[in-house]
This record gives sequence, structure tokens and C-alpha cells, in this order.
Amino acid sequence: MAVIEVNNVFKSFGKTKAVNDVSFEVHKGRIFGLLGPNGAGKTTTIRMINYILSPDSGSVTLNGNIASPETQKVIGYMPEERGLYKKMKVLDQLMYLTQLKGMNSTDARKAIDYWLDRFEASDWKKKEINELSKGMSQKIQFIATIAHDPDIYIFDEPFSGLDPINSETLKEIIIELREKGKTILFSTHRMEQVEQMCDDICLFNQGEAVLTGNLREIKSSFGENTINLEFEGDSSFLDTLDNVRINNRSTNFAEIRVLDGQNMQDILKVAMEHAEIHKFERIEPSLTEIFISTVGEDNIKKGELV
Ligand SMILES: Nc1ncnc2c1ncn2[C@@H]1O[C@H](COP(=O)(O)OP(=O)(O)OP(=O)(O)O)[C@@H](O)[C@H]1O
Repeated sequence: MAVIEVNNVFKSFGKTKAVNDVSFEVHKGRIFGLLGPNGAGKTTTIRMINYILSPDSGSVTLNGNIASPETQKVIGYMPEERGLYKKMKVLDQLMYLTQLKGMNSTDARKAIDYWLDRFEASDWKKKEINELSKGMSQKIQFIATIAHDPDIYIFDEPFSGLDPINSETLKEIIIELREKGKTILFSTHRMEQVEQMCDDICLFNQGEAVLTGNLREIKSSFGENTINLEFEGDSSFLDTLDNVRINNRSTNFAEIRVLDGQNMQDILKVAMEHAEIHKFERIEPSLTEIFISTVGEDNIKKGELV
């Protein structure tokens, strides 16, 4: 039995179809990524799993039970809108929130000390939330979500507001939770985080789940028709290539999706004529490319995906 099951769920706000016939399953001991641009329906789906919203139709179950106030208790949920008491001191706040979730004060204090130390935040115990930066309070919110050691974790955009070092710590911790057999679902619009961490994904676009399943299987089903090119020199030759789509382009790097009618050897020839080639590697497409080829370039609002 899946830990979380979302079955043919619909949810509208007025005329906006926020979630339109979405289904997926999240299994024990796995990291599941809800992925998609702004407004795609990720938060609405997460709120239905957490029983903050109810579906118009379809069902959400947790360990086989329909989402309810009872199922809410088994989830460690970090919402998109972070909710900490601004005037309360960090330690008091964490003790309060953790005991609210059923921990006794001795265990709560032990867990809080451990996590504050993990996030190098032990010095903040006496600070008010007001005094913390956005990233710092985000870490406290994360600790408040996980300290009571639930079995299911749901994080809405957990990496937003974190610098690269803290993002790395958070990533390590999420992977450790999986190693302990916990079940994790998180949303993001950042493709590379999903590529690095997730076992399974659901790719949303305009309220619909356009691609769902095991990340490795999804990637390999798209075949190795992409080139990872690293070079030195003028990159303008890239603009002369026909029947390709260029993703993740920077001064010395390009990911080139080879479309029908183009061939890799010809691309290599052109590249060698114009630049010094450091790497020419045939790879599976990135998730960005998979997203674009699944939903179509015309259906993506520019700048929404990274
Ligand atoms: N309470 C609400 N009232 C009206 N419309 C809503 C409400 N909540 C969400 N929507 C709309 O539903 C759609 C899906 O929004 P949702 O927040 O689920 O997307 P998202 O994928 O989480 O986006 P983001 O990455 O920006 O958080 C959007 O068009 C949004 O404007």
C-alpha cells in the first residue's frame, strides 16, 4: 500500500482549475518531487494531502485512510507560508510546537538541541524570530517540522530562501530521513534539486500531472539524444545549428537536445571548426529538457523554470 495516494483529484477556485484530474502514489522510504512552474497546482495539491483544502472530487489517502484531522497528525508539514511567532524566542517556540505534536519536554529538548546543532544554530536559542534573517527562520521552521520525528514529511518549497551551503545541509538531511525509512514529498520549481534527490516525480503544468513515475525510468525512456558540450571560444556557432534545442547555455557550456533531422557527428564537426572542445558527451536529457519536450515550448512562461 502506498503511504500517500492521490486519486483523480480535482480542485477549482472560481474559474481556475488549480488541480485537474491528478493522480500519483508516494511509497515508503522514497523521496517524491512535485515539480512545475509557478501556479502549476503544487501547493493546492499539498494542501489537499494535508487536509487544509478538500478536493472537489477524487480522494487523498494516507496509509489507506482518507485525509482528515487524524491523518494530519502523522505528517510533518512545512507550508509555503512560513508560520512562526515573530515575538517568541527560538527555543521557546520550538519547545512549544514540538510538544504540541505530542513529544514530552525531555525528548523535545533533546531533539531540538540535536537539530539546532546540525544547522549550526545553537547560538540562536534566545533570539526572537524577528531578529533572524529569512534563511535563518526557514531553518527554525524546518526544525519545527521534523523534530517530533514523524514518518511522513511534506515540504512546500523547502529550499526557497536558503543559501547554497544551507541548501546542501537540507538536502543531506532529507536524504538521511529517507535512509531511516521515512517518506518524503516536497515541491520545487528547481529541476536540479529534483535530479539530485528524488526517486519519483510528478511533473505539473497548468493544474495537470503531465509526467509521473520513477525518475530514472522517465529519464532513460527519453533516450540518450542530448549532448553535453564544454568548449572554449566563440559560442555563436550554437545559433547556427538547425534542429536542436539548447538548454542550460552559458559561456563555455551547452546542453544540446538533438531533434529529428540533425545528427551528432555533424554537430561535433561544426563545434570543432569554431571552438576548442573540452567535452562532447552523449547523455540522457535533463529534466528541464524533458519538461519542455513534454509540455511544448509554447506552453511555458519564460523564466519560470530554473
Ligand atoms: N485560495 C485560492 N484562491 C484562488 N485561486 C487560488 C487559490 N490558491 C491557488 N489558486 C490558483 O490556483 C492555481 C494553482 O496555484 P498553486 O499555488 O497550487 O500553484 P503552485 O504550483 O504551488 O505555484 P507556486 O510555485 O507559485 O507556489 C494558480 O492559478 C493560483 O492562482
